[in-house]
Amino acid sequence: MKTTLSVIKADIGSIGGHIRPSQALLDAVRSRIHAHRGNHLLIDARVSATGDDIAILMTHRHGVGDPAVHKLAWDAFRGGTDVARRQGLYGAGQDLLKDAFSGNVRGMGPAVAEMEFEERPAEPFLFFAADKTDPGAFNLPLYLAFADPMNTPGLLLSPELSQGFRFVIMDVGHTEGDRVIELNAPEDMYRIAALLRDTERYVVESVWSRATGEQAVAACTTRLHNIAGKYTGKDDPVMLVRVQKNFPATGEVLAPYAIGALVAGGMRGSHNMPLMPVPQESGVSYFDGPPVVSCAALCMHDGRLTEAEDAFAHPFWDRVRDQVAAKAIELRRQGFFGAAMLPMAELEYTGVTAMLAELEPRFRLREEARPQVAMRAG
Ligand SMILES: O=C(COP(=O)(O)O)[C@@H](O)[C@H](O)[C@H](O)COP(=O)(O)O
Repeated sequence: MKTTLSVIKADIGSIGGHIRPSQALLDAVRSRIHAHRGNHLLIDARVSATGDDIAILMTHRHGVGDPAVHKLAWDAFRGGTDVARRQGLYGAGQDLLKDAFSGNVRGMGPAVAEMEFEERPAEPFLFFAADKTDPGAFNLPLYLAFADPMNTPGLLLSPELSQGFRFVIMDVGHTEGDRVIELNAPEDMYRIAALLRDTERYVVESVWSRATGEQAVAACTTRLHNIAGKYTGKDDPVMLVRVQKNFPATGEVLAPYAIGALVAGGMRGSHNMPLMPVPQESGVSYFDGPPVVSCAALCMHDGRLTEAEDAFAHPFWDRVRDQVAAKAIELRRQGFFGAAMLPMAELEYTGVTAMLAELEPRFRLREEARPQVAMRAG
């Protein structure tokens, strides 16, 4: 019998700005979801926060995109939004972009990652949640974990892993809508790299073992401004990664987060900032960031979840956090100049564009301008 792992995440209100949800809000969502654990809909569930986002992790038998499971999460977020409004939280209901539920939360604001599979006798997996960044933040860690033996020795040492992985990559910037391409590592490594280097255009949707055909990764690809048509908060992605045996080991999947790679996000969703691995339930702070990622490591059996190990709470990551903080401060020293701020097309607020539009008529061609300068000089 197959089990489905679903994670649905939304930002529905925060204390003190876009920092973290209140305890009352988290409790409200949690109690609504926990009431369904073990009933006909859910086998198990776990509710957590990262930055100002609340994520609902659920196990069930209803497959990917199930309307009843999605509605349960939607209703929990709607109920939570009432609490957020009563408490005067900032951005109450921010990610709930549609009024009426229409069968699936995809395209309605919340981020989703789901996969359905036959459980292995032991089923270890990782649940990642990131805040103040977008789905491209997972491009480099996934490339390193599933395609690069410099990061993942298993690609050399394990006969199953050395058969490689299939990447399903989504083009989220195409004018006619989202489209996907499938590429195989290692043969297509340069092609995979050529796409994934462009983190705002191409993002990993899923990764599959070529040895067994099993799905290893399900990642969220939602771009909120593609839905709302304007900035309504960064896309703050979630991701599920199955680990060990025919998949990379937990440590191989976690290792790339020690880089503190620069990702799109931070203040007003419009900067390049290093990604900081943090314990779950961490808020954000410096410059509305830095962008953060948490990871809960769990096992499950017949859909029932163990307690979670908070992977980035280990003391090792304190050192990484210090380095990421130093990198963030260093980058912020150049303010809005050059690589510190995102390119024009990726800016999440329209102020600069409006300013440039207003200046446009005041530009004169150099040839036209020259005589006036000359006249003033004479
Ligand atoms: O990126 C941000 C919020 O992202 P989020 O909603 O948490 O995904 C923040 O930096 C805000 O853009 C910033 O605090 C300004 O917020 P507003 O005053 O425009 O709401």
